[in-house]
This record gives sequence, C-alpha cells and structure tokens, in this order.
Amino acid sequence: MQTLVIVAKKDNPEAVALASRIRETYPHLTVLGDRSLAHELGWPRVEDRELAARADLTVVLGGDGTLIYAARLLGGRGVPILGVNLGSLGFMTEVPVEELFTTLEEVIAGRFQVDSRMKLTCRLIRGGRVLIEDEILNDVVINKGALARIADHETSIDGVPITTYKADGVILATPTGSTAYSLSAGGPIVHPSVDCTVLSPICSHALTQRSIVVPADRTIRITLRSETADTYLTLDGQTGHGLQGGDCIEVVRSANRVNLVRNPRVAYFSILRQKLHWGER
Ligand SMILES: NC(=O)c1ccc[n+]([C@@H]2O[C@H](COP(=O)([O-])OP(=O)(O)OC[C@H]3O[C@@H](n4cnc5c(N)ncnc54)[C@H](O)[C@@H]3O)[C@@H](O)[C@H]2O)c1
Ligand SMILES: Nc1ncnc2c1ncn2[C@@H]1O[C@H](COP(=O)(O)OP(=O)(O)OP(=O)(O)O)[C@@H](O)[C@H]1O
Repeated sequence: MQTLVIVAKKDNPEAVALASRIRETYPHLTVLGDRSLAHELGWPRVEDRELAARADLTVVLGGDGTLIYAARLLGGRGVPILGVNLGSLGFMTEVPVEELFTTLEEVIAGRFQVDSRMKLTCRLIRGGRVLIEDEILNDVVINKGALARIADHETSIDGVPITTYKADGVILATPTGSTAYSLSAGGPIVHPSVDCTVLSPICSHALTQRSIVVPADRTIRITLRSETADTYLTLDGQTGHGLQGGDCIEVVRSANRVNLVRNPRVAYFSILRQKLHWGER
C-alpha cells in the first residue's frame, strides 16, 4: 500500500484534525486529501481523477453521505473504503473514531476483509439519447415537487410491462440503499450480500402496488407518462436533474462494485439492531 486518500466531511473540524493525525502517523505513505480537505490543511491539490487513479485505500471521515460522496468520487476501481463514523447514523461508516488507528494498522498490514457492494448504472434517456449516465451506491429516486400532480410511471423489466405506478415517485434501490429512502417508503431490508434491485413506489395511489425485489441482472425501465414540469431524478441523494414527460430512466447492475472494509467487531445485524432501535437481541 502506497497511497491513502482521505475524504473528510466538509466543514467538520474533527474530521480535519483526524486527517492531519493520519498523515503524521504514516510518514512512509503518500496521504492525499479530497479537494476541500487539501484546501483546509494546505496539502497539495490533486484533481479528483488523479485521486481516483492513485488511491490504494480510501479513508472516509464522516457520515453515510460522505461515504456515498467518496464512492462516487473514486469511481470504478473498487479501491477499499474504510468508513469512520463522524455522522449521526453510520450504516456504512462502520468504524467508530476510537477504533480508527487500530483498524488502520490492520488494513495497512493487509489484514482485512471487504464487503463487496453492488452498484447500479442509471441512464436518463430523452428522445432516444442518453443524457446522463451515472453509477449509484444507494438509490435512484424519481420524485415530484411539492405542487406537482401525481405522475404515471410506466414500468417494465427486460421489456415486459409490470405496471404503471400512479404515485408521487419511484425509488430504485440497491441492497445497500434498501435501508435508506426505500425503507421509509415501505420497502424491504435486503442483506447486502444479495444482489438485487428494489423497486418501491412512493405513496402509490393503488394500495396493492408494493415494493418488488428484482434480480440484479434485469433491466428496469421507467417512462414518465405524464406531462409534469416539476419532477426530478435524484441520484444517491447527491445530484438532481429535472425530468420531462416521455423521459425514460433505465437501471441495470453496474460492472463495478464498492468494497467497504469490514469492521470485524461489527455484524450487519448488530448495526440494524442499533440503528433501527430493535432493542437487545
Ligand atoms: N425519507 C427518507 O428516508 C429519505 C429522503 C431523502 C433521501 N433519503 C436518503 O438519503 C440518502 C443520501 O444520504 P445523505 O447522508 O447524503 O443525505 P442526508 O444527509 O439527507 O441523509 C439522509 C439519512 O439517510 C441515512 N442513510 C444514507 N444512506 C443510508 C443507507 N444506505 N442505509 C441507511 N441509512 C442511510 C443517512 O445516515 C442520513 O441519516 C439517499 O440515497 C436517500 O436514500 C432518505
Ligand atoms: N469532502 C466532501 N466534499 C464534498 N461534499 C461532501 C464532503 N463530505 C460530505 N459532503 C456532503 O455533505 C453531506 C453531509 O455529509 P454526511 O451525510 O456525511 O453528514 P451527516 O449528515 O452528519 O451524516 P449522516 O449522513 O450519517 O447523518 C453529504 O451528503 C455529502 O454530499
């Protein structure tokens, strides 16, 4: 391991201080920071693309949002990501701050396992042209603005019509994202070792239209059938795009995955028990 890239939660002094300590502790490693961290600490500024190309390990100091940001920033190489929780929930940032340095020692020595998480590739197709193509760790959300009318979402799997959701929107979640927005919309919790896509309508007009779990190798297409001026596509809660009637959102499993460094002291279900307040065993 030569190059460690730190992505720190923006405007968070604890994250900045920890990043600085990491660099002091490992002088034999090249330690680089994301754009805002490098600016904060006066480290050399390295372009995102170069960070993505050089990283052997990424350390995320922040919450789930920072981890999603890091996964998007570092793209497709599957570089291990060690998530240290400075946020409120920490579903994906498994390592508490107190265990940061003991865990880093193990990881730098090569003694670690990763949890390989599926990603989705999402395309926004308008008039037969791909306007946007992006990779997703959590979810693809089609949603309406506050005053927009309920929309028709014509949905197919591998070209076979499923239904037209008359709903506020539709969420397409990965197993990782199943515990985020999709769960709030009534979707199932999917263990991250299962590869699938969860299709969840948001406030569907028809009460019988529930979440569907779709095998990961299928292509899901949703075409907006209403002329809505106020409907949006949100990717991982990070980027938003305005949608028009006739737009098609296509989702398939990505060839790339996100490799999260596992905290050997924490099991997936213990995270759920704690974060979802299920009580003791
Ligand atoms: N009503 C809702 O539940 C709702 C609404 C909008 C967005 N979201 C979620 O927020 C995500 C983006 O997260 P953010 O932190 O950048 O935005 P944010 O700061 O608005 O956080 C939303 C919350 O979702 C949690 N979260 C994020 N990913 C999660 C996951 N995989 N499992 C469990 N909880 C998770 C975060 O810890 C945070 O508490 C989106 O992908 C979407 O799923 C949820
Ligand atoms: N280094 C960064 N550069 C740019 N944007 C960032 C950076 N770190 C975090 N963000 C953005 O800030 C948002 C908030 O971060 P994050 O979700 O980690 O904090 P939090 O809300 O305290 O934690 P949690 O999501 O666990 O509640 C993220 O959605 C992300 O888009």
